[in-house]
Amino acid sequence: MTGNLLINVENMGIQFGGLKAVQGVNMYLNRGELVGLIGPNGAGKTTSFNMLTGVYMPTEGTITFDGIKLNGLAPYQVTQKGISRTFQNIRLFKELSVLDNVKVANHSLAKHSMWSSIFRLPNHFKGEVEMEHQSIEFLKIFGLDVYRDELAKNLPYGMQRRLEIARALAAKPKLLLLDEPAAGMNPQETHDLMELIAFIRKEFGLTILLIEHDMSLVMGICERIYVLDHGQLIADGTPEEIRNNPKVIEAYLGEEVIS
Ligand SMILES: Nc1ncnc2c1ncn2[C@@H]1O[C@H](COP(=O)(O)OP(=O)(O)OP(=O)(O)O)[C@@H](O)[C@H]1O
Repeated sequence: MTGNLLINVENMGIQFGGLKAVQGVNMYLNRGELVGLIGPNGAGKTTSFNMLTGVYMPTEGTITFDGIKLNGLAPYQVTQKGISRTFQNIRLFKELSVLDNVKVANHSLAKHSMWSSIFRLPNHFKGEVEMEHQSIEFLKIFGLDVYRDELAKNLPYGMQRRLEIARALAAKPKLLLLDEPAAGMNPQETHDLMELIAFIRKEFGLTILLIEHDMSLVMGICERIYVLDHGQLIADGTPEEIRNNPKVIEAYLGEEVIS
């Protein structure tokens, strides 16, 4: 039993050659929390996501997820344990249809076995039908079902961002990591996205860690926020506490206004 604690990061750090890109990071997320990770450009946010998802192996510290140590696991193993992510630069299968993008993610969890697929046993068809049904349900939630047969590359930008989240969700994660989901969106799209994130959190009982430069989004939906600067955590607290924290204001001076 791991109680309410879903992920616990202790003293996490990584060094690239002589550069300590991230060091001494302690953070945790309780089940069901929606937490922000902010910081100026180059602060180490995406590098932290890369460590949490097995893309980079931390050179120091431990990451414990749902009672299991994640250090040393490959990205696909981390996904199987229940962590999914989206990327700062959208990564979709551009030449596949919208529906197939979601089905691919769903496939890793398929209940039917390799043998039933190879020999096309009844279980294979049952599994395929179930998966297609589930994938379409995901698309509906994201307002993407009207585009289901469209190639991913032909979707409007804001919809591609949504599809990335739908795909991450199709892997049925316990923890969803969103890397700048509102990047490049207009204010209306950002507002709709905020509502969608709040909705999926509730609907799927998800825990979410969100990197985002759009402060209105972060401050508007996160319960707690961690702030990184030059690879180190300089603050954590409620949006109100973060907004008034002198260290945070200083880190952001000349970058953007925290409003
Ligand atoms: N593979 C790598 N090799 C060398 N340095 C790296 C590598 N990955 C990241 N870094 C460095 O680590 C630091 C943190 O980068 P990171 O991309 O995590 O910042 P960030 O907070 O996500 O920034 P942004 O908001 O601009 O996306 C930067 O100095 C970056 O150049």
